[in-house]
Amino acid sequence: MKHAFVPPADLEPLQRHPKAAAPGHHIDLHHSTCFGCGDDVPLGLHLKVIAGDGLTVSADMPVASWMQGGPGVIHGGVLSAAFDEVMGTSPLLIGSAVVTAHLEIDFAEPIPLGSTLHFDARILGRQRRKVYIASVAHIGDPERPVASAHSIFVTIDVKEHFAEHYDKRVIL
Ligand SMILES: CCCCC/C=C\C/C=C\C/C=C\C/C=C\CCCC(=O)SCCNC(=O)CCNC(=O)[C@H](O)C(C)(C)COP(=O)(O)OP(=O)(O)OC[C@H]1O[C@@H](n2cnc3c(N)ncnc32)[C@H](O)[C@@H]1OP(=O)(O)O
Repeated sequence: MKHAFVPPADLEPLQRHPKAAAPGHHIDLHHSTCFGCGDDVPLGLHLKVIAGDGLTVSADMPVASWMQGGPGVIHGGVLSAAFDEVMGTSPLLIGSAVVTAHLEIDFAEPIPLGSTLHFDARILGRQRRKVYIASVAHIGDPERPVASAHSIFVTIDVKEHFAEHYDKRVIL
Protein backbone atom coordinates (compact mmCIF):
# COMPACT_ATOMS: atom_id res chain seq x y z
CA MET A 1 0.00 0.00 0.00
CA LYS A 2 1.24 3.49 -0.78
CA HIS A 3 1.98 5.75 2.17
CA ALA A 4 4.17 8.76 2.87
CA PHE A 5 4.81 8.27 6.58
CA VAL A 6 8.44 7.53 7.50
CA PRO A 7 9.01 6.50 11.13
CA PRO A 8 12.37 7.54 12.63
CA ALA A 9 15.14 5.03 11.97
CA ASP A 10 16.36 5.13 15.59
CA LEU A 11 13.19 4.02 17.40
CA GLU A 12 13.82 2.41 20.77
CA PRO A 13 12.50 -1.17 20.71
CA LEU A 14 9.84 -2.05 23.28
CA GLN A 15 9.04 -5.08 25.38
CA ARG A 16 5.65 -6.49 26.15
CA HIS A 17 4.62 -5.75 29.76
CA PRO A 18 4.54 -8.90 31.95
CA LYS A 19 0.93 -8.12 32.92
CA ALA A 20 -0.26 -7.43 29.36
CA ALA A 21 -3.35 -9.28 28.14
CA ALA A 22 -2.38 -12.73 26.84
CA PRO A 23 -2.50 -13.36 23.07
CA GLY A 24 -6.10 -13.99 22.02
CA HIS A 25 -7.52 -12.07 24.98
CA HIS A 26 -9.58 -8.89 24.87
CA ILE A 27 -7.74 -5.75 26.04
CA ASP A 28 -10.37 -4.28 28.29
CA LEU A 29 -8.98 -1.38 30.25
CA HIS A 30 -10.77 1.63 28.81
CA HIS A 31 -14.26 2.77 29.85
CA SER A 32 -17.82 1.79 28.97
CA THR A 33 -18.84 5.13 27.45
CA CYS A 34 -15.90 5.44 25.05
CA PHE A 35 -17.11 6.01 21.47
CA GLY A 36 -14.56 3.51 20.19
CA CYS A 37 -14.93 0.59 22.60
CA GLY A 38 -17.66 1.31 25.14
CA ASP A 39 -20.54 -1.14 25.52
CA ASP A 40 -22.86 1.57 26.86
CA VAL A 41 -22.72 3.90 23.85
CA PRO A 42 -25.71 3.22 21.57
CA LEU A 43 -23.98 4.58 18.46
CA GLY A 44 -20.39 3.64 19.10
CA LEU A 45 -17.93 1.45 17.27
CA HIS A 46 -18.03 -1.24 20.00
CA LEU A 47 -14.57 -2.42 19.03
CA LYS A 48 -13.09 -5.31 20.93
CA VAL A 49 -9.33 -5.09 20.59
CA ILE A 50 -7.60 -8.44 20.95
CA ALA A 51 -3.99 -8.86 22.01
CA GLY A 52 -1.82 -10.68 19.50
CA ASP A 53 1.72 -12.00 19.74
CA GLY A 54 4.51 -9.59 20.61
CA LEU A 55 3.48 -5.99 20.19
CA THR A 56 0.46 -6.62 17.98
CA VAL A 57 -3.30 -6.29 18.34
CA SER A 58 -6.27 -6.95 16.08
CA ALA A 59 -9.98 -6.15 15.89
CA ASP A 60 -12.98 -6.80 13.66
CA MET A 61 -15.63 -4.23 12.84
CA PRO A 62 -18.81 -4.98 10.90
CA VAL A 63 -19.44 -2.01 8.60
CA ALA A 64 -22.98 -0.97 9.60
CA SER A 65 -25.38 1.17 7.58
CA TRP A 66 -25.03 4.13 9.99
CA MET A 67 -21.32 4.31 9.08
CA GLN A 68 -22.13 5.32 5.51
CA GLY A 69 -20.25 8.14 3.81
CA GLY A 70 -20.37 7.85 0.03
CA PRO A 71 -23.34 5.79 -1.20
CA GLY A 72 -22.92 2.22 -0.04
CA VAL A 73 -19.47 2.70 1.46
CA ILE A 74 -17.91 3.58 4.82
CA HIS A 75 -17.30 7.22 5.82
CA GLY A 76 -13.58 8.04 5.99
CA GLY A 77 -13.94 9.61 9.42
CA VAL A 78 -15.51 6.47 10.86
CA LEU A 79 -12.68 4.41 9.44
CA SER A 80 -10.17 6.86 10.93
CA ALA A 81 -11.84 6.60 14.34
CA ALA A 82 -11.62 2.82 14.18
CA PHE A 83 -7.90 2.96 13.36
CA ASP A 84 -7.45 5.45 16.23
CA GLU A 85 -9.14 3.11 18.68
CA VAL A 86 -7.30 -0.03 17.59
CA MET A 87 -3.89 1.66 17.55
CA GLY A 88 -4.56 3.67 20.73
CA THR A 89 -5.35 0.53 22.68
CA SER A 90 -2.18 -1.29 21.66
CA PRO A 91 0.23 0.58 24.04
CA LEU A 92 -1.54 -1.14 26.92
CA LEU A 93 0.59 -4.11 25.82
CA ILE A 94 3.63 -2.16 26.97
CA GLY A 95 1.85 -0.83 30.08
CA SER A 96 1.43 2.72 28.78
CA ALA A 97 -1.65 4.96 28.53
CA VAL A 98 -1.51 7.27 25.53
CA VAL A 99 -3.40 9.90 23.58
CA THR A 100 -3.28 10.42 19.83
CA ALA A 101 -0.93 13.18 18.73
CA HIS A 102 -0.73 12.38 15.02
CA LEU A 103 -2.84 10.06 12.89
CA GLU A 104 -2.66 9.58 9.15
CA ILE A 105 -4.73 7.26 7.01
CA ASP A 106 -4.28 5.90 3.49
CA PHE A 107 -7.52 4.88 1.83
CA ALA A 108 -6.84 2.29 -0.89
CA GLU A 109 -10.30 0.98 -1.81
CA PRO A 110 -13.95 1.84 -1.12
CA ILE A 111 -15.18 -0.32 1.79
CA PRO A 112 -18.75 -1.53 1.31
CA LEU A 113 -21.46 -1.44 3.97
CA GLY A 114 -22.12 -5.00 5.10
CA SER A 115 -18.47 -6.03 4.93
CA THR A 116 -16.37 -6.77 8.02
CA LEU A 117 -13.16 -4.83 8.45
CA HIS A 118 -10.27 -6.66 10.06
CA PHE A 119 -7.60 -4.47 11.64
CA ASP A 120 -4.06 -5.51 12.52
CA ALA A 121 -1.83 -3.04 14.38
CA ARG A 122 1.77 -3.17 15.51
CA ILE A 123 3.81 -1.00 17.86
CA LEU A 124 6.94 0.00 15.98
CA GLY A 125 8.91 1.53 18.87
CA ARG A 126 9.34 4.53 21.10
CA GLN A 127 11.15 7.86 20.98
CA ARG A 128 10.96 9.47 24.41
CA ARG A 129 7.16 9.73 25.11
CA LYS A 130 6.19 9.12 21.48
CA VAL A 131 4.99 5.64 20.57
CA TYR A 132 4.92 4.90 16.84
CA ILE A 133 2.25 2.51 15.62
CA ALA A 134 1.23 1.16 12.21
CA SER A 135 -1.99 -0.57 11.21
CA VAL A 136 -3.51 -2.23 8.15
CA ALA A 137 -7.13 -3.19 7.41
CA HIS A 138 -8.62 -5.72 5.01
CA ILE A 139 -12.09 -7.10 4.30
CA GLY A 140 -11.27 -10.76 3.75
CA ASP A 141 -8.03 -11.01 1.84
CA PRO A 142 -5.01 -10.16 4.03
CA GLU A 143 -2.93 -9.78 0.87
CA ARG A 144 -5.22 -7.00 -0.31
CA PRO A 145 -5.37 -4.19 2.28
CA VAL A 146 -8.15 -1.66 1.81
CA ALA A 147 -6.63 0.98 4.12
CA SER A 148 -3.65 1.57 6.37
CA ALA A 149 -2.68 4.00 9.12
CA HIS A 150 0.40 5.39 10.82
CA SER A 151 0.34 7.23 14.08
CA ILE A 152 2.23 8.86 16.89
CA PHE A 153 0.70 8.42 20.33
CA VAL A 154 2.11 10.24 23.34
CA THR A 155 2.24 8.63 26.77
CA ILE A 156 0.35 10.46 29.51
CA ASP A 157 -0.34 10.34 33.20
CA VAL A 158 -4.07 9.55 32.95
CA LYS A 159 -5.19 11.34 36.14
CA GLU A 160 -3.18 14.43 35.36
CA HIS A 161 -4.11 14.57 31.67
CA PHE A 162 -7.89 14.31 32.23
CA ALA A 163 -8.06 16.21 35.56
CA GLU A 164 -9.52 19.40 34.07
CA HIS A 165 -12.23 17.56 32.07
CA TYR A 166 -13.05 14.59 34.26
CA ASP A 167 -15.99 16.25 36.06
CA LYS A 168 -17.64 17.12 32.73
CA ARG A 169 -17.65 13.53 31.52
CA VAL A 170 -20.94 12.09 30.30
CA ILE A 171 -22.18 8.97 32.03
CA LEU A 172 -25.04 7.34 30.13
C1 LIG B 1 -9.43 9.58 34.58
C2 LIG B 1 -10.33 8.94 33.52
C3 LIG B 1 -9.60 7.98 32.70
C4 LIG B 1 -10.37 7.43 31.58
C5 LIG B 1 -9.43 6.82 30.57
C6 LIG B 1 -8.87 5.59 31.11
C7 LIG B 1 -7.79 4.99 30.67
C8 LIG B 1 -6.96 5.41 29.52
C9 LIG B 1 -5.94 4.38 29.43
C10 LIG B 1 -5.64 3.75 28.32
C11 LIG B 1 -6.18 4.08 27.01
C12 LIG B 1 -6.76 2.85 26.44
C13 LIG B 1 -7.31 2.82 25.27
C14 LIG B 1 -7.31 4.01 24.40
C15 LIG B 1 -8.10 3.74 23.21
C16 LIG B 1 -8.22 4.56 22.22
C17 LIG B 1 -7.43 5.77 22.15
C18 LIG B 1 -8.12 6.90 21.48
C19 LIG B 1 -7.13 7.98 21.65
C20 LIG B 1 -7.67 9.30 21.36
O1 LIG B 1 -8.42 9.49 20.47
S1 LIG B 1 -7.06 10.55 22.37
C21 LIG B 1 -8.00 11.95 21.80
C22 LIG B 1 -7.28 12.78 20.79
N1 LIG B 1 -6.02 13.28 21.27
C23 LIG B 1 -5.92 14.26 22.17
O2 LIG B 1 -6.87 14.77 22.70
C24 LIG B 1 -4.52 14.75 22.47
C25 LIG B 1 -4.47 16.27 22.54
N2 LIG B 1 -3.09 16.69 22.64
C26 LIG B 1 -2.45 16.73 23.83
O3 LIG B 1 -3.02 16.50 24.86
C27 LIG B 1 -0.99 17.09 23.77
O4 LIG B 1 -0.68 17.83 22.64
C28 LIG B 1 -0.05 15.85 23.88
C29 LIG B 1 -0.32 15.08 25.19
C30 LIG B 1 -0.25 14.93 22.66
C31 LIG B 1 1.41 16.32 23.90
O5 LIG B 1 1.53 17.40 24.79
P1 LIG B 1 2.57 17.43 26.00
O6 LIG B 1 2.65 18.86 26.46
O7 LIG B 1 2.25 16.41 27.02
O8 LIG B 1 3.95 16.99 25.36
P2 LIG B 1 4.82 17.68 24.19
O9 LIG B 1 4.11 18.76 23.48
O10 LIG B 1 6.17 17.95 24.78
O11 LIG B 1 4.97 16.45 23.14
C32 LIG B 1 5.64 15.27 23.52
C33 LIG B 1 6.32 14.77 22.25
O12 LIG B 1 5.31 14.53 21.25
C34 LIG B 1 5.57 15.30 20.08
N3 LIG B 1 4.31 15.69 19.45
C35 LIG B 1 3.27 16.32 20.03
N4 LIG B 1 2.30 16.51 19.15
C36 LIG B 1 2.73 15.98 17.98
C37 LIG B 1 2.17 15.87 16.69
N5 LIG B 1 0.94 16.33 16.42
N6 LIG B 1 2.89 15.27 15.73
C38 LIG B 1 4.11 14.79 15.99
N7 LIG B 1 4.70 14.84 17.21
C39 LIG B 1 4.01 15.44 18.19
C40 LIG B 1 6.41 16.46 20.56
O13 LIG B 1 7.18 17.01 19.51
C41 LIG B 1 7.27 15.78 21.63
O14 LIG B 1 8.28 15.04 20.96
P3 LIG B 1 9.83 15.09 21.37
O15 LIG B 1 10.06 14.14 22.48
O16 LIG B 1 10.54 14.66 20.12
O17 LIG B 1 10.13 16.52 21.75
